[in-house]
Amino acid sequence: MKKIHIVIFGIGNVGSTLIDQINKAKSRLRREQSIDVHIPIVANSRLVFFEDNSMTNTWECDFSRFSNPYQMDEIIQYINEKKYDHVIAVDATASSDFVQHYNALIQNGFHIVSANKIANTLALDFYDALRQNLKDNNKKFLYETNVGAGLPIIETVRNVYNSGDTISKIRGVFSGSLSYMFNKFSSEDVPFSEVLSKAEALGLTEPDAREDLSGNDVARKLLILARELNLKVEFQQIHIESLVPKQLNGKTSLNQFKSRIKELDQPFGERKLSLQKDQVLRYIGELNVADETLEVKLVSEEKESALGQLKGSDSLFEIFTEAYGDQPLVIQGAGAGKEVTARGLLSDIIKLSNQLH
Ligand SMILES: NC(=O)C1=CN([C@@H]2O[C@H](COP(=O)(O)OP(=O)(O)OC[C@H]3O[C@@H](n4cnc5c(N)ncnc54)[C@H](O)[C@@H]3O)[C@@H](O)[C@H]2O)C=CC1
Ligand SMILES: N[C@@H](CC=O)C(=O)O
Repeated sequence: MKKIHIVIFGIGNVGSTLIDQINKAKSRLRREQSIDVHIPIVANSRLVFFEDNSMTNTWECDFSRFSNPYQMDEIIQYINEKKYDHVIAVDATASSDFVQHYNALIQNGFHIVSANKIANTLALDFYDALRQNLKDNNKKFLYETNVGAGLPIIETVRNVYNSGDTISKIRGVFSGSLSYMFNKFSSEDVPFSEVLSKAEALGLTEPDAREDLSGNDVARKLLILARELNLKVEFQQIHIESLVPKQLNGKTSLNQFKSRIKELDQPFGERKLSLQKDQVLRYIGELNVADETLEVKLVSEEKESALGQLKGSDSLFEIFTEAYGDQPLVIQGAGAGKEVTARGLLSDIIKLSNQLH
């Protein structure tokens, strides 16, 4: 039996769903894969709970009663003292501060599984140094959920690339939340602010939905795929059409933005009015490999086209390669949501566990 200790950072939509999924999968994993998964530590942005304090309540109850403020050093020290064989830090935050701890975690024996896209989209210096650190310490970093949530996008792109096929273009609807919003907004008579609130309530958006609306989240996914193809590109090179009106941009606090989302209704209403009868709005990403251009924009699509027909929070990725010719390899399915994303993290945890000896 291989014992895997998992430290979970971030217990919002995705992190808390992951804990529930692990708890449900535990006995099957022991029985079928000889993997014994254990969660000794759970943390959010301010508080940590160590299992030694457990009163065997539900984890939520233990966390709310026995958690304390923490510094990362305490967590690292706790893990070091336990001398566990295999430890995985799961990053289910959207924090740019948290990724600054990755290198220390790796040097202290942690593998990393992450839903957070930040570490893979900082400057190339950071990106390359992280990979060197992983190599030097013989540690793994899995992040399939960075693109397409639970969909197997990164692995597929990597497999195609490693097989020697030439990828010329990747194009599609990369954002599950924006897919949901534009599907609903294009087909129903509802103000945009209402569909945005619904997407937030469903846990489809980033913690700050402006990360989706500004195009940053889609741009990050494009950049992650570009770097998988060994392109040395930086975030600043991406052409992004932001959908956040100037008066609601990053200089406004998140709470101010939330109280003013009705200001989105007019610009989006006008954009909808400009559509022809058989068109819908779609927010797309496009990576052209040969000329290394990355573009994120809102387009009008024919309802009957592949992108126009998308439903719910579906994402769609078209991967154009030499071998596939004019008909791209297509991957479609829910591109956001806590259940599918947590499943993707669990799948990475199991994949990683199977590689450990
Ligand atoms: N919701 C979705 O459909 C998908 C989400 N993701 C990614 O998953 C991550 C989490 O998303 P959600 O669960 O929806 O967000 P959320 O806002 O519901 O939860 C975020 C959690 O992170 C914690 N946190 C923030 N800073 C922290 C820090 N420095 N240390 C420890 N914990 C910290 C917060 O306290 C909170 O518990 C994000 O990076 C998002 O991009 C990826 C694919 C799909
Ligand atoms: N906010 C993101 C969540 C997954 O990365 C999206 O909408 O796609």
